[in-house]
Amino acid sequence: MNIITAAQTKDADRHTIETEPIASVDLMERAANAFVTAFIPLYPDSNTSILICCGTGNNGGDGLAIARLLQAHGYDAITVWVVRFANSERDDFTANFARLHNTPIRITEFFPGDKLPDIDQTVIIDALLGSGLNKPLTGDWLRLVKHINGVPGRKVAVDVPTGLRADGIIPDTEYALYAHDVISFQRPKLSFFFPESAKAIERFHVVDIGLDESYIERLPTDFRLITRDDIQRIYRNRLPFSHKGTYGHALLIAGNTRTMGAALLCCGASVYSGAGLTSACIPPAGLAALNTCHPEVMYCPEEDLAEIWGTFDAVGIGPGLGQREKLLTACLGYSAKPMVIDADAITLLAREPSLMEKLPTPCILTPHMKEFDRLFGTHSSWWDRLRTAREQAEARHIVLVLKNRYTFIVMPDGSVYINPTGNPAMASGGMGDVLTGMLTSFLAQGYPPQEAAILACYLHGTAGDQLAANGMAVVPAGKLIRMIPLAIGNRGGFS
Ligand SMILES: NC(=O)C1=CN([C@@H]2O[C@H](COP(=O)(O)OP(=O)(O)OC[C@H]3O[C@@H](n4cnc5c(N)ncnc54)[C@H](O)[C@@H]3O)[C@@H](O)[C@H]2O)[C@@H](O)CC1
Ligand SMILES: Nc1ncnc2c1ncn2[C@@H]1O[C@H](COP(=O)(O)OP(=O)(O)O)[C@@H](O)[C@H]1O
Ligand SMILES: [K+]
Repeated sequence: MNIITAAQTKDADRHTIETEPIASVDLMERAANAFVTAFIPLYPDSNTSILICCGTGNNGGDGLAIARLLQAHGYDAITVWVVRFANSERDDFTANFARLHNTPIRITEFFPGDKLPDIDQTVIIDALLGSGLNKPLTGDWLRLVKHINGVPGRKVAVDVPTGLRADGIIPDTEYALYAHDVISFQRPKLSFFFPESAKAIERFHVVDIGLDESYIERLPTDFRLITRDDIQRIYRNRLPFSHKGTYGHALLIAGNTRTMGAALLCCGASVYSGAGLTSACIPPAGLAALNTCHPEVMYCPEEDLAEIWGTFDAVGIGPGLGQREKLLTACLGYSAKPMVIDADAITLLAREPSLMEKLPTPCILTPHMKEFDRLFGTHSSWWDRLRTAREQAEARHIVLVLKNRYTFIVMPDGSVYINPTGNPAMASGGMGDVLTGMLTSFLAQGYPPQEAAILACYLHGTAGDQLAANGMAVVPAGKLIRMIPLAIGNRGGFS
């Protein structure tokens, strides 16, 4: 699914108005209806007192239409504030302002410098500014948003929280309204996927307002959101006459005295993700544990690596490896194989940059933020970090899996796939080791690195999401492994 910029959304808006055709005020009505349909299940009590704060642009026009539609749905404790801090108004705002006069809804207007009354409503709908934001909030706008943020009611933003840019860098210095819920039109905005948006968004929902989808999908963009459709398209069913040889041999090089568990987790994840065979190159001290936890996994002694390297279809190296630089150097010297490089192996690359020149093709690097900055230098924002990731992936022809709440998968052509699955119950040690096992397993099964990365990240997250939905407030990595086959069986979706 394409993620588009605010400017492209305007373009899709204009295109839909011209070609459907539909009057822009009717499109606004459709957007407001979609908002209301999503809002009602979130706040079903029609006695809820609601304040709707509207600017005089199209976002404000949406707010006025939402006020009227909610009132028609029986919400009868609605107050509207119209904030006239700008000296112009949009036509669709004007039309909806006129329509509101036929309802019993109370409207109060505010002008620059006006004192702002106390807010005691339970829900505050933010329709002040949307994707039209083009500069930081200052003056009366800033005062108003701070006033709203200071009251205890739940805030629900229309399309985008006021003050948050829809795309591009999100400077720390820019103030925004904090929305418990954002109900966003047609597409999530690119900024929603950046950790910096946490100051403005608790959770977001996306509603279809009927813009021309085929037009949007043709718009040029470097950003795509992975959906379940992608998983269904990419995943290959296991065939009737297939056997273990059909699904490849994964080798995991991992583990050390204090971090043997990392090796066990990635080996287990490889087995449960479907590799025909999984071998572990671990310190011998881990053998008893390996055979107890995952008897399916074979052992490959370090001294045999050079000799049997040719028998593996993919290699994952790094989880719990420790500072074993010689081992990594040796592996990068053997014949090129699809490889996943994670954790301690990334730290070793950072320490010995010449090794970066020896990465095989294809190769997937899976840094979290700290590992990424160790490798490529510190970054002051995620936007900058992502720019570096795109440059590096292109220059080195590698896939960079930049792990986070929304993991960015950066492809060798510089395009970025955003993974929406996963949840905070998964924020515990060993989760990345599981991802490495999954990636290596899919590479061993013959998936190209781009597809392996999409499958592994999405299914890793859905397995965790399903466990969280079953009531697990914390999802340990070992538990998640057992869920992978079901996540695959359901092709990434549980209903
Ligand atoms: N295709 C879509 O997605 C649709 C979008 N609609 C709505 O239209 C909104 C965009 O509307 P507009 O383009 O009118 O813009 P907004 O309503 O977001 O903003 C109004 C105007 O405020 C000014 N402004 C921007 N930043 C400011 C700041 N920091 N301080 C003071 N003034 C500032 C700008 O000149 C801007 O045009 C969307 O967020 C959405 O709510 C809907 O009406 C229907 C269709
Ligand atoms: N809050 C969260 N939401 C979604 N995914 C998460 C969250 N916390 C962690 N994860 C996922 O768990 C993994 C953690 O990886 P990493 O930090 O390398 O863990 P470890 O080093 O302990 O194995 C990543 O794939 C990340 O996307
Ligand atoms: K808004």
